[in-house]
Amino acid sequence: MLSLEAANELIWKKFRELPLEHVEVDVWEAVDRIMAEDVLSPGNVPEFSRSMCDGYAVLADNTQTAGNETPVLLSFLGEVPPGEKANMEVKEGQCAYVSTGSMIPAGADAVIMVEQTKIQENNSVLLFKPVIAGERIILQGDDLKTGQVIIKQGEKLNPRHVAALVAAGIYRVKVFARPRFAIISTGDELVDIGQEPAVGQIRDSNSYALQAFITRAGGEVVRRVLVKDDGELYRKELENAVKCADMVLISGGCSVGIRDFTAQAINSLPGEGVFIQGVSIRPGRPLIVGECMGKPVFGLPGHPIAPVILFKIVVEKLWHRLTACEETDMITAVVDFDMRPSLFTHLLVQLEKREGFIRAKTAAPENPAQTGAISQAHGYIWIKDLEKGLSQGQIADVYVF
Ligand SMILES: Nc1nc2c(c(=O)[nH]1)N[C@H]1C(S)=C(S)[C@@H](COP(=O)(O)OP(=O)(O)OC[C@H]3O[C@@H](n4cnc5c(N)ncnc54)[C@H](O)[C@@H]3O)O[C@H]1N2
Ligand code: MOO
Repeated sequence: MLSLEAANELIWKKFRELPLEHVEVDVWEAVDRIMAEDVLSPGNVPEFSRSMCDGYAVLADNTQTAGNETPVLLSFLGEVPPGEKANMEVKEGQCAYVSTGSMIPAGADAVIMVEQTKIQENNSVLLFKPVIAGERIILQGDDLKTGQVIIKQGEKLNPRHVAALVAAGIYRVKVFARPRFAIISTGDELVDIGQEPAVGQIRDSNSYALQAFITRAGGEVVRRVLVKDDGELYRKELENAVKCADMVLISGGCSVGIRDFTAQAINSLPGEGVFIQGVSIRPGRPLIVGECMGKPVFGLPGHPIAPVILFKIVVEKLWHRLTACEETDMITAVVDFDMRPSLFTHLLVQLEKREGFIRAKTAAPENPAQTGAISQAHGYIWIKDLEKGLSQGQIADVYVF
């Protein structure tokens, strides 16, 4: 059976040219969006040297002998109010009052804090401490230099980027348009929200879980339907979905039962049809991937942990590769349990900080059908070497949800 890596390579080969749109959005609205361009600072920030404190702009050389017993006397030139151009020049023996953020007047190369000075009546100021050149000055370009990269293509815009972008005068950025998803949930036993399940029925939780993960990944759901196990209905709904979305997710119907129509529906539409059926992972082994009318269609097995894990390791993976996004939320944790070798490749874990270390406890015993376990899990460990299992004390990467 195909490995996960091989399956992802096949998917990549097939869809690497999938057309992507860009949109321009306000910087502060672009949080978590993937950048479609590098953004460089168009100028120096600040554009002029500014004072870091309230005090006097001076020539550092003039202050070298200053001390409590030997204050230096400088003549007071005037004030540079914040927000105004400094139209004076500080010369030998002179000083000018500056507020925090004021422009440094020409000639001055340091600022002394007001607490280390005393104003005299005859328009002069006593200084009680020496300062060195550059002291308490934010130099031109100290914050951002012209051409400096603020954020790169493929990076997710984070609130931490916003101040620098706006300070550099960039208010709108180009990001990848949200990928449009259609979700088809399949199964005679399912009822939608708003309906009480009768005996033998369950609620369609997979659609909503997928919608939430899509939203987190920066995508949008443009169509969501629940279909009964009927081959013709499947086909019709898949056609509608493919027409309105960039990617289609089908939940359920992937196994080999008499009511599993996913592969058949994908193969009934124009396009290459199914090119992956089954991957050597658990949960999610009966994964189906196909191409209909140029669009990727993912058949995600119905047991609730499977669609969640597969969304992260296959669907979001494709979206990240298309946008050159390298971000994965991953942390290192100490494994806090022993797990004998099994068929499980992706194991939900709960994280807990104890004795200074982040520890991972298993959140789902070997049962892929637990929504409660998903809700308790902070992420999952990918067990690449099934022969080894996991042992207590081992260090593992945890992919965080
Ligand atoms: N004879 C075999 N049976 C099964 C195999 C197999 O290889 N041979 N594989 C098992 C594995 S592994 C999985 S995973 C499931 C995949 O099943 P399907 O994709 O066909 O999904 P369903 O049969 O429709 O549902 C499975 C399970 O999940 C529940 N479910 C389905 N949709 C939802 C939903 N939207 N929300 C909540 N729960 C859902 C459904 O009620 C079933 O209990 O097949 C195994 N069987
Ligand atoms: O692969 Mo299934 O997803 O074990 O439960």
